[in-house]
Amino acid sequence: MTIHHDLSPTLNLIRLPNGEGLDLPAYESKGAAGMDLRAAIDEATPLMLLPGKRALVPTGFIFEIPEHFEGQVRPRSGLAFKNGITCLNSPGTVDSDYRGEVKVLLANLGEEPFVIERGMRIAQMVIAPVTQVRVAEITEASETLRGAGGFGSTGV
Ligand SMILES: O=c1ccn([C@H]2C[C@H](O)[C@@H](COP(=O)(O)OP(=O)(O)OP(=O)(O)O)O2)c(=O)[nH]1
Ligand SMILES: [Mg+2]
Repeated sequence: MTIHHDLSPTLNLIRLPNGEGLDLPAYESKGAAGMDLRAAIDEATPLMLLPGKRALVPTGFIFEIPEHFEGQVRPRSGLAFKNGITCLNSPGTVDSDYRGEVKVLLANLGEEPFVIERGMRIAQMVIAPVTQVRVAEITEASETLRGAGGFGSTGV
């Protein structure tokens, strides 16, 4: 499913040779936050991810993330729930100036081996706005009610 809003920024994609024939990353429902990413691995060589192991899985595309945005690579909840498959670095960060192939760092936290086939939807990418701040070093932090309380200081 393709969704366009007049005000949506454009995401330019470059298809790499290993992405030949794959569906473009797409929003799978009208209100989907993320576009699903597919495994651009060799058709003849499915990837067997053993329990406790990780693999960097190519998507077959270079993403030209618009300036002032990032791409967040996130797990699919179905794969996580059913098979224990997650993104080890979740959410993965794709910078707007990155011009390499987007890859998904999958990890198998389940108890069974998981086989990844070419074209399988392995993760999703959310395009989110980013604010870069100016960094200033100061000598005293402003006072607040919370102060230094954290990590459960307000109770359960
Ligand atoms: O799930 C991910 C995470 C990152 N990247 C690519 C795009 C991103 O712009 C680049 C660097 O990612 P990050 O900054 O998280 O990694 P790093 O270890 O800090 O590497 P670098 O020193 O290249 O910034 O790697 C992916 O393709 N998939
Ligand atoms: Mg970095």
